Amino acid sequence: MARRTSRLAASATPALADVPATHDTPDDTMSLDMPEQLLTPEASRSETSSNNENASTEEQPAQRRRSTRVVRASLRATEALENTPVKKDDSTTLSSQAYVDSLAKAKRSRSGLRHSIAVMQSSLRTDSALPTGDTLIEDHSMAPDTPISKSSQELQSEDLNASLQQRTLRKRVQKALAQDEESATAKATPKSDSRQSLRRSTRASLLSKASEFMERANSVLGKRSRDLGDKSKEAGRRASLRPRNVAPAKDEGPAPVAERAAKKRRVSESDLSNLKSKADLPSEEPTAPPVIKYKPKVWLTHGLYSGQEASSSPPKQRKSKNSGRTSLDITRKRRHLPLPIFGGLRLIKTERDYLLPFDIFSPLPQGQPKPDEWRKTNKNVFVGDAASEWKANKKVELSTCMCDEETGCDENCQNRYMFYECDNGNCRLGAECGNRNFSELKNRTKAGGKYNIGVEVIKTQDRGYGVRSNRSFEPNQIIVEYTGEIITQFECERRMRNVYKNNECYYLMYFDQNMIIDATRGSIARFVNHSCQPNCRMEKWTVGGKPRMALFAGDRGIMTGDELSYDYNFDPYSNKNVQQCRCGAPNCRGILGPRPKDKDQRAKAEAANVKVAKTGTKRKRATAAGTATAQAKKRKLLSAKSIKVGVKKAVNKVTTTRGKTTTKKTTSTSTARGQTKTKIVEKKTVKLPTVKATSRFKAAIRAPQRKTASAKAATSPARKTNQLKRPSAETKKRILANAANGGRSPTKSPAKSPAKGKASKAETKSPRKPVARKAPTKTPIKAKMPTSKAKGAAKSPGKTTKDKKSLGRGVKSAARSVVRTVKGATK
Ligand SMILES: C[S@@+](CC[C@H](N)C(=O)[O-])C[C@H]1O[C@@H](n2cnc3c(N)ncnc32)[C@H](O)[C@@H]1O
Repeated sequence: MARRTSRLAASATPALADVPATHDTPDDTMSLDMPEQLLTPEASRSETSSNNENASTEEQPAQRRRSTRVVRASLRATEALENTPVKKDDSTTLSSQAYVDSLAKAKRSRSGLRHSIAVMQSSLRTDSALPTGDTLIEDHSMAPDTPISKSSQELQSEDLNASLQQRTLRKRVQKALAQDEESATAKATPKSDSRQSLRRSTRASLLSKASEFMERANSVLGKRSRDLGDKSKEAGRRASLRPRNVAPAKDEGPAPVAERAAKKRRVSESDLSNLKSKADLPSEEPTAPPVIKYKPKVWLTHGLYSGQEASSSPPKQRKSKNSGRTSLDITRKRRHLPLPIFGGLRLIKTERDYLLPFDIFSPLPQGQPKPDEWRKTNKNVFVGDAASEWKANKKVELSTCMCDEETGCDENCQNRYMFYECDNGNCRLGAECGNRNFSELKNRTKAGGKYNIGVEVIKTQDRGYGVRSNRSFEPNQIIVEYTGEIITQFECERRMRNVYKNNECYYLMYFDQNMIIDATRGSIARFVNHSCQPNCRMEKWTVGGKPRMALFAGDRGIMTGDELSYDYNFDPYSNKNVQQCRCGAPNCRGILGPRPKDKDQRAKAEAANVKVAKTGTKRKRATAAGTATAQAKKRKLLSAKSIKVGVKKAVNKVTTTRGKTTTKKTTSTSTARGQTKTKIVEKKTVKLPTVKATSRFKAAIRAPQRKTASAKAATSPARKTNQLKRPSAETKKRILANAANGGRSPTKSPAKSPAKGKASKAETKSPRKPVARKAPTKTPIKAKMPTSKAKGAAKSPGKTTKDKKSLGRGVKSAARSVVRTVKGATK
């Protein structure tokens, strides 16, 4: 290897030609004696452990290492030539000579190892003094200190020699070029700047090389890439991050340049696509627009505004016979909430109250306790004799609706007026019909869910449970049906006596045909409380021939969260059962029920409505009166005791007598809309004691039945007139005597009452029996107040035995009392 180095050096450096010939022989000898060391595992191992100087004493690695170090050691000879660069070039030759000399010495020496160590030490001492221009060579020579294999060391030494040779060549070329340039510039410039110009020319050559490389790179990139690359370099951020020194290193060959160009091309292409899209270059392919996927908006289906229709027309009913489809239609219609702005505008237009939707989705607090004892049923169930006693309403058959498509079944609909619901049997309008409330309710509740049902139980502060709305309701819209067990009055009394005797709340309501709805087991409507200023009303409708009760929204509608209430118009019958009202309305009556004066007003209104109903006047005309009567109809039975006591009282009145009296009860039904229907709903037969009365007595009793106001009729004027056609002489005398006294009766003044006045007229006509004449004047008065007097008349033996008429009066008054009690109970 050393030989090769020497040979290479000899061939490469012309300076070697100046070397004396005396060195040739030892060189040849050396070349023959150089041992060839092959790499074996042992050698490798030893080489690895050779770092430890104590570990190995073999010569071969030492020799090989020496061969490396010798070069360095030989450089010591160049110390003297440091200052002259020209001589420095000769150091290579000198070092070769020193190397040869050292080898010869080593050969001559028996202990070559010691010698080589000494050479190494000496070379280490001289390392620091080596010129900077050879630092690279020195670094290479220090490399064997690391644990490497022999082969790598050999390669390194070969590389070292090759690089040395290259450097030498390059230097020579540069020197030649510099000399050419120097000669060229020397002609143009003064000689004093020759050295400086040499340096500049060297730099200039470097710059020229760099520009050469750049040109090559640009030619690879192409024109456009070059331009864009330059632009992107100026503008792009990435370009600014790239190293600004574009000039390649001296040692860079064409391969690294190409690599860099490729890198640059990649960056340029990405930038190019952006620039292309900006410049809309026609030659480029159109890029597909980016697809942005938005998350679909989840609309609220229920909340504060749920239930508010967008149109002001009444909600449409079934569109087809398929109820399933109808319910779907309804849910589909209410799929999205109206936007508050439009809903608000509509609310303002219709002047309805509304809340700002700060909690639009769920304005109601959760977790309301449910009553444990409540057994629910959403249908009316006939219990006991009620089913057999029930008679279907034949009037429904006649309730054919005469409305047309234009008007629909609006307020003028005859069926609506009569509280008959239209159906496909009695109305041809179908979906256009607006008088199918219960059908709408059925479809709505069939859809299910809290918001379709629309009501829920709440616990009030001081009135037990109550009901509130989960949604809004239009004015007059049906809310919930009042259902329960349909029982007879007898069954009602039995329950009141036995089952509900300890109850505080009763859920009884007069229904129809003297039947009662007991909602103890019933719908949620039973929890609706009373209010003196209600927002709902209870109405009875005939649907398919059967009566049904339901709660309807009032004239102002219902908003989400409102507590529902209606006027019980409660008649407690007894002061014991009077309950304090806690509705909190400004016009609160203080008790659950009408005030006494309201009762009188209601009685008058009833009478007025009877006339209105007979003439067929529309409901609206008698709204106020109708409201009162409707309230009267929706009366609740508060206590069984009151009924019981009333019946007992009536029965006690006639304990001493026996007989049968048949009475008729007229009831009037009406609602807030003003319609009133009056009909005889009951023929109540009360067992009364048999009274052995003559036809005269009977006639005396019957007279006030026909017309109580005219006492003269009680005396049966026709007959009496017939009887008194010819007054007796006594009568004549008395009349004359009276006339002589100024027309005054000797016993009683006829001016005390109009009845008496009338009686006095009769007296004048029938002077035969004055007592009898007086009796009819009292009878109607007593009949009007059939209380203690009648009872006393019936019980008092003195009176009854004295006069059979008084007994008859007592029986009559007792019978009336019973009827009133029963009437009250049915109400
Ligand atoms: C049909 S229940 C109504 C539901 C009842 N709050 C409950 O807890 O079951 C009727 C009873 O409720 C009470 N009530 C209803 N409205 C009232 C009011 N405005 N003031 C006081 N109590 C009332 C009375 O005790 C009445 O007898």
